[in-house]
Amino acid sequence: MKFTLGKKDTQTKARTGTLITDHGDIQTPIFMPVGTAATVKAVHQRELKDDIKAQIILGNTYHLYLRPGLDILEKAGGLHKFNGWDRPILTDSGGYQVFSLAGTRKIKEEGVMFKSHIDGSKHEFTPENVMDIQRTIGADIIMAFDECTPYPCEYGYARNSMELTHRWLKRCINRFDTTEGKYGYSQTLFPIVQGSVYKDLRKQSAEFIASCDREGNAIGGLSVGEPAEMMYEMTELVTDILPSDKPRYLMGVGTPANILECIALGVDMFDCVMPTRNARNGMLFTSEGIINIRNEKWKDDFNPIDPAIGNYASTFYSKAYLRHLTISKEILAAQIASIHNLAFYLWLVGQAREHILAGDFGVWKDHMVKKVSTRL
Ligand SMILES: CNc1nc2c(CC[C@H]3O[C@H](OC)[C@H](OC)[C@@H](OC)[C@@H]3OC)c3nc(N)[nH]c(=O)c3cc2[nH]1
Repeated sequence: MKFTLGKKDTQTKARTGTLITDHGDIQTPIFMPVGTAATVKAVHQRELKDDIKAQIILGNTYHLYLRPGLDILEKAGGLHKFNGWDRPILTDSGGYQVFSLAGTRKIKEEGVMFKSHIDGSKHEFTPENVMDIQRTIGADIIMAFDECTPYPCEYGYARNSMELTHRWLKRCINRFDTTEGKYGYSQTLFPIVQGSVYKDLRKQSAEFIASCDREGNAIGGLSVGEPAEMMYEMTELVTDILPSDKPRYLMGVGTPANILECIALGVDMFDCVMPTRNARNGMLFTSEGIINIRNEKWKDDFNPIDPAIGNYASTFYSKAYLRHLTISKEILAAQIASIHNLAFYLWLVGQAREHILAGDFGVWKDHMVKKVSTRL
């Protein structure tokens, strides 16, 4: 994988870039739709490509390992062949999911024991086997096995956890660098900065991750309940240390406003479940602000959902119609709202890229942060 920097903004730390992978190029800043169990919920691959203009989607090691399982994925020739998404894929390493889904807190030096949330079967993730698992899934970008520290957590816990994550990273690198991809294309490993919300730990972790000199770097341990100001402070501290010629991925972020603020702090890649999860609850992000489509006020609003972002679903369907579908719990509601929200997120980062190139990102960002946060 290669990353070429494009234009650096003069008023902020925002920049454009291009990530070149064996499954295609990614223009940054970029938002990556979450595709947990080999699917971006309620959305066809064709819609992801043509309507949403997604350039890279996520997969989830924890979920895919449990179901459909590695044997099926390997027989299929990897995740790209299995779900038919032939563009880039990134998978998380499973640590976060084990902590959040399987409710496991049994963390040892060796790795993490957990019970499947599906059938209660016992499993263990170690730095070594999650590298092998992600080799088999076949994502273009794979994440190191780490512990995402909860918020809040004691300084001592954060320090010990960060040091464990660093020891696990060395084991991930040793395993990854001594194994090959299984399907004839290259994969790359991103390490993850931890350190919770403690400045000295964040600095130490960012310096250690930078010293590993990998092709891209992730910022973890944020968007876990801390105040946004704290997220921004830790993000800025870390992006000032991570190498500027490598892509920076801020995990689990965030609202449209969070994403714009963090692009201004030098972040290139984002993922978040909000556009898809909130869509299923009738919460729409639009270029004019946030809409709760269940609200009575949209009952006879026959205007399109959001024609400004120029995709099919947001232009063809009215607010009144989507409200009707949503309160009627129609399947089509989840489909339209998911396509719209994801198209909005891709439109927003695309606009950010255009304004960085045009040289007016700072002013545009301040205006848009207010607009996208307005409750309509
Ligand atoms: C929300 N705030 C949030 N999410 C963090 C994720 C998970 C990202 C993950 O978040 C969902 O899994 C639960 C998504 O599935 C629903 C995954 O997409 C497949 C996504 O994988 C990249 C983190 N992952 C790791 N490995 N390390 C982290 O420190 C970390 C921090 C996060 N903050």
